[in-house]
Amino acid sequence: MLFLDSLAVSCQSRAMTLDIKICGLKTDAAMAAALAGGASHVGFIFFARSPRYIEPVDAGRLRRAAIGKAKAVAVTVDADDAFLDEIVAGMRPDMLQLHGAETSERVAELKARYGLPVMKVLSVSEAADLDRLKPYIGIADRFMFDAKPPKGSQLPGGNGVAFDWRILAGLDAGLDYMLSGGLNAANVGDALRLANPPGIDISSGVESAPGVKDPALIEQFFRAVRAARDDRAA
Ligand SMILES: O=C(O)c1ccccc1NCC(=O)[C@H](O)[C@H](O)COP(=O)(O)O
Repeated sequence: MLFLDSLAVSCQSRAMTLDIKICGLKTDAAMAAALAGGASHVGFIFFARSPRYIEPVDAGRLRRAAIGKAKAVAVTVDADDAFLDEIVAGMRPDMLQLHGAETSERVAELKARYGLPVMKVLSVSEAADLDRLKPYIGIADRFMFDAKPPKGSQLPGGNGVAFDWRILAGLDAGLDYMLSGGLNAANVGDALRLANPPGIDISSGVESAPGVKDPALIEQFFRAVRAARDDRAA
C-alpha cells in the first residue's frame, strides 16, 4: 500500500465541481432526463451481452442531443480495432471508457489511434486494488473505480453492486476519477461524504428493469445529489 500512502492528500482540497455520468442510455426520454438533470457525461454501452447494448449508429443519433451539454462516452470491453473503428465512426464519442483488461500500452495505443481522451476503469473491492493504478498514471486521462462483478455475472459493469467507498478517501486530490458501482438516490449522499470524488457514475440505479432507464429515477437521483451537496455546503 506504499503507492496509496504516497498519494494520500486530504480530499478537502478538491474543487466543489462534481461530474455526473449517466450510463447505458438507449432512448431519447432517458437522454432528455439526463441532460435536464445536468449530466456532464452520458454513456453508451458497446458490449453485446449487456441489456444496455446499443448499435453505434443509434448511439450516434442519440448523442446529438448532448452536443454542447454533456460529453458522450463510448463504453467498451477489450474491443478490437475493427469494432472501435465502427464505434468511433458511427457514434463520434468525446471519450472512450475502457471497461476490460486493457493494459497501459493498449490505452496509449488507442489514445494515439483515435485522438480521444480515455477513462480507464479499475474494479476494486479493497485498498490494495488501487495499486493497479500505477501503470496507467500519466497515460489514462481519467479513471473510474467500479465494484468487482459478483460471481456468475456476465457483465464487467452495470451490476448495481457497490464497494467500500472509504478506500478512495486517501487518493491524491489531483487524481481525476469517477466513483461508480451500485449508486442510487438513497446512497449517493453517503458516497459523496465518504469519498468526496470528483465524479460519479450510475447505471442500474436509475433503471426500472435491466437496461430500461426510468426518467423519474434519473430525476430523483439528481435531486438526491443536489440535496447531499447542499447539506455539505451548509
Ligand atoms: O452497464 C453495462 O451493462 C456494462 C456492460 C459492460 C461493461 C460496462 C458496463 N457498464 C459500465 C458503467 O459505466 C456502469 O455505469 C457502471 O458499471 C456502474 O453500473 P451500476 O452499478 O449499475 O450503476
